Amino acid sequence: MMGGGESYPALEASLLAEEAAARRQWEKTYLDVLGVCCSAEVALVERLLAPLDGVRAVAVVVPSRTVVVEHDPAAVSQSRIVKVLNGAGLEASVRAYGSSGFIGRRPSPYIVACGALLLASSFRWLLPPLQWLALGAACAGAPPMVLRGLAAASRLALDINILMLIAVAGAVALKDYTEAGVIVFLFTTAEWLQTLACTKASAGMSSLMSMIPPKAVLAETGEVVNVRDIGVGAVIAVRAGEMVPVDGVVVDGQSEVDERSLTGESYPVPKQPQSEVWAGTLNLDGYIAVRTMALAENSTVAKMERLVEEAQQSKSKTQRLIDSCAKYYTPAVVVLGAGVALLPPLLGARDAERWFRLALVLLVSACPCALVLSTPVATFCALLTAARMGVLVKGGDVLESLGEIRAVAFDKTGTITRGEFTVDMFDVVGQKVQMSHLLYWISSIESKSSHPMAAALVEHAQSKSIQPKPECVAEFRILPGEGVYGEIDGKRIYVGNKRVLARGSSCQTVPERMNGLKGVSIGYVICDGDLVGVFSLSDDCRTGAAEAIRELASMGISSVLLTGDSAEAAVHAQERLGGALEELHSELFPEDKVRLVGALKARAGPTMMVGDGMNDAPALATADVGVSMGISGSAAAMETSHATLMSSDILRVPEAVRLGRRARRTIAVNMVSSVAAKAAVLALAVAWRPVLWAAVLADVGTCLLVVLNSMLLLGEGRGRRGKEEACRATARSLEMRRSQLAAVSPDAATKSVGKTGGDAPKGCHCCHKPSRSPEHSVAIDVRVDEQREGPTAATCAPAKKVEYSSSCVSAGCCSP
Ligand SMILES: Nc1ncnc2c1ncn2[C@@H]1O[C@H](COP(=O)(O)OP(=O)(O)OP(=O)(O)O)[C@@H](O)[C@H]1O
Ligand SMILES: [Mg+2]
Ligand SMILES: [Zn+2]
Repeated sequence: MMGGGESYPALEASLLAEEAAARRQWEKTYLDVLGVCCSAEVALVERLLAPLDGVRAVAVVVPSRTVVVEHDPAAVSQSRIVKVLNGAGLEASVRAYGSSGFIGRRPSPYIVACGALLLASSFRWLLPPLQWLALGAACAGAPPMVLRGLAAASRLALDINILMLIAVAGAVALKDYTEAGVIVFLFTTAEWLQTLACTKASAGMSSLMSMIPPKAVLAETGEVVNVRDIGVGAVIAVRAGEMVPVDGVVVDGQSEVDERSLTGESYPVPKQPQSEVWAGTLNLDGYIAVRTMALAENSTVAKMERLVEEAQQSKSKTQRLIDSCAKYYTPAVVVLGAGVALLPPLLGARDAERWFRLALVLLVSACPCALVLSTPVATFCALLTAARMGVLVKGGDVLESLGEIRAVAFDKTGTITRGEFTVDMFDVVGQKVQMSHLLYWISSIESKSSHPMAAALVEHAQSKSIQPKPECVAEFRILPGEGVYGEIDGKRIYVGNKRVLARGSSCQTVPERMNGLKGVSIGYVICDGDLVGVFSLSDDCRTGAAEAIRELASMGISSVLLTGDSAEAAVHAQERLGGALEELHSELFPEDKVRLVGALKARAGPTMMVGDGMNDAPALATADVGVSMGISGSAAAMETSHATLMSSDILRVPEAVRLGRRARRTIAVNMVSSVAAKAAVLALAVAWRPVLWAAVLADVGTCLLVVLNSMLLLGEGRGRRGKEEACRATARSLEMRRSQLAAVSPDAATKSVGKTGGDAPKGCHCCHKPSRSPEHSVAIDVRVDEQREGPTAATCAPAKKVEYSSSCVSAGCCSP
């Protein structure tokens, strides 16, 4: 980056420091830190590492016991960081790149020694001096606890280690050595088991951590360069089996790419020139040259990674409440404990030992470990599951809101429908202009717009061998909810819906033949005040849209449609969905969408908005949960939304809501059971006899249960997908073969990519993959109701004839 090495004696110290900071190469180190248990250690870790020179940021992820340090390896090495942490007894180690943390970890020698001595001491009925071994057991297991306790105490923090040590000391003072040994053993073993349980979570986390290679190969020179130094527009080579290092567009070659890291589904996605590829996805089987579209640090996967990390650190409402109480809580408990131990004997109570034990039980039971863990572990697991199924949720709060959703507002174009328009009709009106001119003007203006309709119009012109020249467009404006305006060759041109007609033209008579058209979006072209062209566009419903809405309905959630498109187009979509939507609102401006979402919130309760376009962004922000569609959706929508569907699969919407509900339930169960366990032990102690080891068991046991219960969330949402994934995989490679076929004979390609028309839904009924060319599909005459099997089988409109792609039938996932 900068020319280092020279010295600048004339420069001021501050400048030097600035330059040093700029020269720094920041790197992220992931550490497994076993000693991180509650939020008490978070502050400890931060206070230990933050003051080190060369450390820029420290993040502690409690549930997976991971510490992420962003540092300059030249100033502070990994081993130094590990040493500092271990100095406080935190048992830190550097996680190897891509390794999955704690797998196969054995118990520490302290635990083994403690357990062995305790076992030996149990033979004291044979040989009474053996009871001293129990004391030995307590001492053998204690060192990590002591180290951590000391580190906490030196920062005036009272943590679980100190509470446990007080209990151990108390038991020793009562000459109950076995009890002391048992406490240490239970505590350390539970900690270890908890760590094992976290294995799964941390494995998931590292699979999420991008595996972007640090180097890339320039296609032209073959030079190997650092990914960070690649600018936008460079062409890099990606061979089979390699990760794509930067977001970009394929300029040469063909391949299949596994986008699992982004979409959560692993099946090969065919790529050819013009296809977009994303960093962190795996190039499976061919060579591709990629022109970069973003700097490495701005690639989608890097943004995603940052989001997931931030989400883990951002605390949810529930957690903030617990944390703010914890500050006053622990000192209060210590005072109370001292009172219970000292006051009754001072007031003349006879059984001083009993009161002392009761105080110890109180102290141990007061440890809020399980309660403190109840929210973050569950949130973490749920966020991880969400990310793995291709839903990027920006934080625990969003997750909690997801579970409360009562109504969903869907945008139409690009959300319910694919947003891949085909031009059905394109006509010149009047004698004023020629078709070729019209196409040239429109495509040039539209190539500046990112609306899905624009892409279709540009493509249409290109198919008529007319190349757009965006550089010839003098003035360009987007008219929200209407269309676009541009000046080209001195002409003032409007393209858009009938609002544009009212705006730009004096004559407002719509050509006769446009009136009878159903289910299409109609567009008008106005040139210098005259209507000169009309066109109609159509778009298909996304597969799974109807099913998603029905699933939401079965969960008691109502769905409405909010669209900027015409009423006819909205009604048509509703028909294709089999009337699943409860309300349709059409011809909306962006601010209308905001208003309607607000109204829905007031009427139905917590509301979700799902959308993809720029015109959806304000509504997404207004909703309780705004969900944006896909990595290829508009950037504005993705920025303002609270969650993003990476794979544009609308079925993820009900899945995400279900996950949110499960997470809320899990948190509630965690909190209730951790409080209940403590209450039970205290009641037992007061009513019968204070049993110290039972209190410890209840404490560490509930911690473990809370973790395990939260882990159940990790399995959520995967089962149903397995079968489908296999099916889609075969369908995908089918698609690939078809596109290869298309490359050989372009004629067949245009035919096979043509739009689906008619009433019968086309495509494999099982995997929703289009199977339009007859040689790839078999048509089977069955009634839809009879073969509908579970909620996965549904298309936009029910029909008699259902197609299966032949590969699916042979793969055995469709059973006609
Ligand atoms: N670039 C464009 N070219 C032609 N027509 C356009 C363009 N942009 C918008 N329009 C017209 O304006 C209408 C409203 O656009 P808007 O972006 O508000 O909604 P939409 O994206 O079509 O629908 P939805 O809100 O369901 O996503 C469109 O239906 C279309 O008729
Ligand atoms: Mg839209
Ligand atoms: Zn605890």
